[in-house]
Amino acid sequence: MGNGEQAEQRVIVALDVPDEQSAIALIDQLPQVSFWKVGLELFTSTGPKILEELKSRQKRIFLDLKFDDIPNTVAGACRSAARYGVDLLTIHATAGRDALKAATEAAQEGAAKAGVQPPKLIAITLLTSISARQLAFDLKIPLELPEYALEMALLAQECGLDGVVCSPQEVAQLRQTCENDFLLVCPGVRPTWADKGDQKRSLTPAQAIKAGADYLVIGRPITAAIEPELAWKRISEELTTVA
Ligand SMILES: O=C(O)c1cc(=O)[nH]c(=O)n1[C@@H]1O[C@H](COP(=O)(O)O)[C@@H](O)[C@H]1O
Repeated sequence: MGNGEQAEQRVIVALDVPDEQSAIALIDQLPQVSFWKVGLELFTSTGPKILEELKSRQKRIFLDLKFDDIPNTVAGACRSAARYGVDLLTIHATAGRDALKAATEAAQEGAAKAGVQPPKLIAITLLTSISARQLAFDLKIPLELPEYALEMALLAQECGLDGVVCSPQEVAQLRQTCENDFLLVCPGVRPTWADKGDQKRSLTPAQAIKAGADYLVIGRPITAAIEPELAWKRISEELTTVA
């Protein structure tokens, strides 16, 4: 996955909208988008129905439910989610070694039982909305932020996960250290013309791809734009400079 694809196909658009109707309106408004992310807001609202809508349009799906619980519970959640036949699925690295291993096995089992391809299971290293200051003062983590993100990525790799979600600011370091086929998925991506909002560790789409990201996750710069098609076009054009 990732590097062999055209730059535009490496953008996953976050469908962070409240209901099925708004989601379908956006999917149909942006037919060039081949990869969509369904996250907590939309999945809580619609349940798996939205996944069927995306599949009927031959879209790839990142089901981002960020599981974080005890091993037995995350394993059950991954087993259930894998049955939907999605492409990517998330868990927090902070769930810990036992939970990450159990989740990996359960995702394989769930997919095999349903007769679908298993999802690539990827771990959140550190949310892109957390700054170095918050990591130290609020979360009381005594490591430098890049070192913490790397430790979480190495833990995920050791536990057999397919990759991680990381900020574009850490992706170059992770690309150097992790195995070549380890997926690096970067949210917190902001073109120069977009608001940062709650994202703390961003880079532009071109910078993130150059730094080694396999996929970019972009939401509001496209979905909250007055003209989402234009925002998508500008991002695609920016990415042709690094293709
Ligand atoms: O797992 C994610 O996708 C994720 C992890 C993370 O660390 N930061 C992060 O922003 N995300 C998601 O990526 C998307 C970013 O959206 P925008 O900030 O609107 O571009 C949202 O759907 C977030 O849930």
